Amino acid sequence: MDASSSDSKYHVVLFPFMSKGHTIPLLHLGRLLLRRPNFIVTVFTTSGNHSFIANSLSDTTAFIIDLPFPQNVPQIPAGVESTDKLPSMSLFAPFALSTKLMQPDFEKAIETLPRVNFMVSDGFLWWTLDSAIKFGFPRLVSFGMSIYSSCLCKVVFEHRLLFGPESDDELITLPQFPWIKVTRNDFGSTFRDPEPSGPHFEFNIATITAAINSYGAIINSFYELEATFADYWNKENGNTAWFVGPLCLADAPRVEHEPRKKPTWIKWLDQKLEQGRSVLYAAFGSQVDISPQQLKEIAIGLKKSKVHFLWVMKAKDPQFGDESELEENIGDGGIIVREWVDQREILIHQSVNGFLSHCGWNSVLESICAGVPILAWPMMADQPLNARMVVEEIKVGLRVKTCN
Ligand SMILES: O=c1ccn([C@@H]2O[C@H](COP(=O)(O)OP(=O)(O)O[C@H]3O[C@H](CO)[C@@H](O)[C@H](O)[C@H]3O)[C@@H](O)[C@H]2O)c(=O)[nH]1
Repeated sequence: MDASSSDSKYHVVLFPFMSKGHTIPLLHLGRLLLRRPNFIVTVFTTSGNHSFIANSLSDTTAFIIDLPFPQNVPQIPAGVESTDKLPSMSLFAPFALSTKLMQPDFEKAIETLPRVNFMVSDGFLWWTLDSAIKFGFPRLVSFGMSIYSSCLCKVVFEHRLLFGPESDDELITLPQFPWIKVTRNDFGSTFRDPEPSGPHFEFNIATITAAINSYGAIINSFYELEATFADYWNKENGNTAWFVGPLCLADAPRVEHEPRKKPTWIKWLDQKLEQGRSVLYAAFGSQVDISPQQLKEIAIGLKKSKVHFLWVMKAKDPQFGDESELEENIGDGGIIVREWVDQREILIHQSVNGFLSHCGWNSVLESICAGVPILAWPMMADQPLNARMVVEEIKVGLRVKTCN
């Protein structure tokens, strides 16, 4: 990048965390910023994540800088640079903590760039705040979560609300939001432990402390969707949260009209539309761990429901036993796709009238934007709280009943 020609420009650095659900909204943000005159956007990533980012921003003028991902990190297999490639999400803490080793290379690269006006970096990259302070530019944080979930986490953590109930599924009323009831099961293990310690807890404290000390937060949501919580957050926090979403609307889904070029699953949806059939879209995000037994039960459930369905599985999900077992389980009413799809292209397809979702926040927003009701089946992280929001707060979905 030519520093002299960029003096009069506004330079924004984006540094997404190496997970698709965290990266995608920041790339949309980059696209939005580049629509303004005189903006330069530089995206930091690693070489293993370069092609995903470069493809996504191929029609923009964003600069991409690859940093080497830390090598020989205990427990993390060589070559894994994104959470969707981790053999198990139980390795999340060592993976996320290892990113701090990128700090010297990050700072070396910043030294070579034109003056940075501000940076938006993922909350999980807590150490980027220290670099921003060192180089004298503001850091805004992005966690990729709803402000509803952030408020609920803040309230239960600060008021130690999870330690009263005897069982994990006992309902707890939140005094700050008395119409909301949560259970201990809605929260991750570090929230549930009265005396938390260990790498995951240290990581949480580091990310929260850095977020509090940052200039503000960028929220992938819109004020009207969660006004009560947006107001609460901005009243209770020292720094401001800006609601700039839904960021997925910054990038139209790439709908292919030429039949020859359409992905097979879109052709299948077209057929269902012609037949006047309604389709349930089932997908559980980019990183959740689902056991082979659970996958088989999902297949049986989908078949028994007699709905037509399109199920997008993560590439790393374990295979069923063999092809015949797979077909026996799903029958002829549905299809399974194991490729990376354009989820929004599926959600806006006229045949799709329901989304069986794990309630990752991007999926929730994309479904809301497409006007598709959600069948909420949360699995981890903020998903149980997102599911409560979908079902109980904004009432755009129903909850899947599960047995433990
Ligand atoms: O084949 C695919 C699979 C996924 N996606 C997209 O990938 C994103 C997935 O994001 P999300 O639905 O939020 O799920 P996760 O990947 O599970 O997201 C992680 O990040 C989210 C944002 O912080 C959290 O809410 C989730 O709990 C966390 O698991 C969405 O934009 C999808 O449209 C595709 O486009 N094609």
